[in-house]
Amino acid sequence: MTRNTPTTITLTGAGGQIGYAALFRIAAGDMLGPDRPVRLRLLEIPQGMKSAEGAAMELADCAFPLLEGVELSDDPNVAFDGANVALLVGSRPRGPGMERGDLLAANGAIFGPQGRAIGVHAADDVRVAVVGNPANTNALIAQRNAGDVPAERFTALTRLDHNRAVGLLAAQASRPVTAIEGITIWGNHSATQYPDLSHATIDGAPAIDVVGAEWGRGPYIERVAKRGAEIIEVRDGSSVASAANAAIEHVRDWVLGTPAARDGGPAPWTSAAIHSRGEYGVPEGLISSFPVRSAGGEWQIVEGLSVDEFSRGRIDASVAELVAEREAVEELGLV
Ligand SMILES: NC(=O)C1=CN([C@@H]2O[C@H](COP(=O)(O)OP(=O)(O)OC[C@H]3O[C@@H](n4cnc5c(N)ncnc54)[C@H](O)[C@@H]3O)[C@@H](O)[C@H]2O)C=CC1
Ligand SMILES: O=C([O-])CC(=O)C(=O)O
Repeated sequence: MTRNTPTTITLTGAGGQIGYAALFRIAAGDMLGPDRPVRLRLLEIPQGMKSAEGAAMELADCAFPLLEGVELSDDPNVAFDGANVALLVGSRPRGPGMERGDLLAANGAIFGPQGRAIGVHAADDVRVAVVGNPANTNALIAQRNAGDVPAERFTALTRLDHNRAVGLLAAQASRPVTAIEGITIWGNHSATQYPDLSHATIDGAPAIDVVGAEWGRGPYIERVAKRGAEIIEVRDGSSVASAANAAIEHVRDWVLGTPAARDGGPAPWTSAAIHSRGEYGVPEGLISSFPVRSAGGEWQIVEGLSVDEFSRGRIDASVAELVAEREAVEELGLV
C-alpha cells in the first residue's frame, strides 16, 4: 500500500501545557485521521526549548506509526516552512482576576511576526488556528500580516466554548451530549461571547422548552462564558486538556468536514471564529464566532438562522468588543 503524503503541522508553544496535551494526540492520528502521516514542526522561544525537546523525545519513545519527523526551532521562518496546518498556541496564559483582553499587549506582539513568516514560508494550502489569547484578535493580527494568504485561512478557537456549551446543557437536561444539536457560540472568545440556544435541540425538541428560557438565557450564558475563569479558580491554571481537544477537533472538522445530516434533520454545525464577510451584521474583516459547517476543506457559515431581539443584543455586544480590540491593535501598530 502506498503511504499518503505527510501533512506538515507547525505547533507554537510546543513546550507549554496545551502543546504537551495536543502533540501526542496529533501524532496518534486524532486530528487528521488514521491514514494521514504527519510531520511536526515545533516553535518555541529559547526559555521553552528544553521542555519542547523533552516532548520531542517522548514522541520518539511512542514510536507512533504516523509520525514522520519532529523538528524544533526558535525561528518562525524555519518553523512555518511548508506548514499545511499551523496551531498558534504559544503565548502567555491569564491568571486569576484577569480578562483575556488584558493579554493583548503582551501576546499581540507575537502574532505579527508569525503571520509574516506564515505569509512567506507556509504551504499554499496553509490553515491557521489561533489558540493563544485573546484568540480572535491575535488571529486578526496574524492574518493582517500574512501578505496574500487568503483571509479565511486564519481562524480562532471557539470550539472549547462550544463544547462547554454542549456539556453544560446536557448536564442540565440530564441527557447525553449526543442528544444535543444546534448550539452556536457567537462573537469573541471572551466573557462577552454569546452561547445561543435559540436553534438548539435536545433529542429533537427545542432546548429552550426543555431547560426553560429563564435558565437558558440567564445563568447558562454566564456559566459558559465564564467557564475559563471557573477552571482557573479551581485548577489554579487555565484549561489545558480540554483546550488541546478543542483545537484538535477544530482542525479535524475544518480539514475532514463536519458530519452529514442524520434522520432527515439539518446537518449538524459547530462554532468557529472565522473571517466575516458581513454575515449576520458582523462587520467585514473581523474574526468572529459563527455557526459553521465545513466541506471540501472550507468553513461555511450557516446562513438564514433567525435572530431575535435578545440574541441581536448579545451578538452586537460581543462584536462591539471585537471592534474595540481591532482599534486597539491598530493603535498599537500591530496590524
Ligand atoms: N482559545 C482557547 O480556547 C484557549 C486558549 N488558551 C490560551 O492558550 C495559550 C497557551 O496556554 P498554555 O499552553 O496553557 O500556556 P503555557 O504557558 O503552558 O505555554 C505557552 C508556551 O508558549 C511559549 N511561547 C511564548 N511565546 C512564544 C512565541 N513567541 N513563540 C513560540 N512559543 C512561545 C512559552 O515558552 C510556553 O512554553 C494562552 O494564551 C492561553 O490563554 C488556553 C485555553 C483555551
Ligand atoms: O480562560 C482562559 O484564560 C483560557 C481560555 O481561553 C479558556 O479556558 O477558555
